[in-house]
Amino acid sequence: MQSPRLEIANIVKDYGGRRVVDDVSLQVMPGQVTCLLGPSGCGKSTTLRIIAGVEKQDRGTIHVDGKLVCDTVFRLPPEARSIGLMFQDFALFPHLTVGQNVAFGLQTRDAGARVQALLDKVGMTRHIDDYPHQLSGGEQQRVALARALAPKPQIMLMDEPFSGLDDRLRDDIRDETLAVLKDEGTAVLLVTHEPGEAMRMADEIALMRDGRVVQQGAPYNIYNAPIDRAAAAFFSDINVIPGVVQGALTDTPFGQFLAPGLPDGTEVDIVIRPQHLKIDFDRGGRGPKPTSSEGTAARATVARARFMGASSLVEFRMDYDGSILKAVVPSVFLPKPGTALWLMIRRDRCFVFPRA
Ligand SMILES: Nc1ncnc2c1ncn2[C@@H]1O[C@H](COP(=O)(O)OP(=O)(O)OP(=O)(O)O)[C@@H](O)[C@H]1O
Repeated sequence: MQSPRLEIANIVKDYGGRRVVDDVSLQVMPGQVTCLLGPSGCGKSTTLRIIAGVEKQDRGTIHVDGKLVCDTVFRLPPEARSIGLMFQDFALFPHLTVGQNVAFGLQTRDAGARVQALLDKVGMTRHIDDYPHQLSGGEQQRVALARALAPKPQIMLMDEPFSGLDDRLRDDIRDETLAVLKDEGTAVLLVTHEPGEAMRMADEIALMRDGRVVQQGAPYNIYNAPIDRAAAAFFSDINVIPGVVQGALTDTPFGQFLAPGLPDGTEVDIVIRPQHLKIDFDRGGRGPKPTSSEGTAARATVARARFMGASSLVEFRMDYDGSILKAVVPSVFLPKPGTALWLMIRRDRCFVFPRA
């Protein structure tokens, strides 16, 4: 079993009597990318600044490769932590060339070779003698990555590093950055408020809310087994069917759902992602209730259909109770309002949460 490269335990930070980081514990394994994901103001950047050493925690410990970096008594200064930093407003030194920027923190005799190798990796070799103002935003970002990696940090902390880039460029730079980081074997802690970015970059996601890590796991698990309604809603639009538990079951348009362990009378939300509602195209809403491996069925009529580009969003009015459920269908599917169809849902794709 590998030991974590970075381990933070029970970190607490208050500002003016308000708890901003509330007992946060995290591990990042060597060569892995962990994303600290959460809405604005939830304490992500503060956590990162504490790890970097530019902010002091009120409680908790930080270890790198098993060695204590800081607790509330002992503190290694930021420059002694073997931690690289990359922030959105990274500033390259304007009076230094690309090559000099990357070499800046290097005192070794083979600095030239290291600079060359890194510029190769980020595809910026031909710009080695250019100055930052001669580069595009994406090119500057590549140089900033090379500069941060030059001293071979054991850990890279990145705070919304791609948010200054436009959409198309951002996807490319993300993928390239990930490839370089993996190649270097660096452990990465990346802060972002964008679920899409976290899903794309992370081996592990730590979902943060109000200063706490509320759920941690691989992107697939966090997406498919969210801990509560808010965690589900953070990753996609959701449908919510309200229900009340009776005999460990609750009624829905799709029949009864299990609500294990919840006492009678508990109000619950049944959460369904729109992409998990399947349409039974074959039957066109006719005939008796279909039974299939696709799950359980309910009949509905189309209320509205909109083309979204890669997919279509269809709103259905459920025969059962007149409620509206949204389905996302790949490609083009734009049935007329009033069209009757059978909808299918797999029970294991639905989440039942007690109402908050
Ligand atoms: N130096 C400070 N003094 C007082 N309050 C602060 C300080 N730094 C941050 N805060 C507060 O702590 C809370 C968490 O801030 P933080 O920057 O860690 O959040 P975040 O999740 O990174 O948000 P964002 O994505 O907007 O940067 C915010 O309410 C912020 O106003």
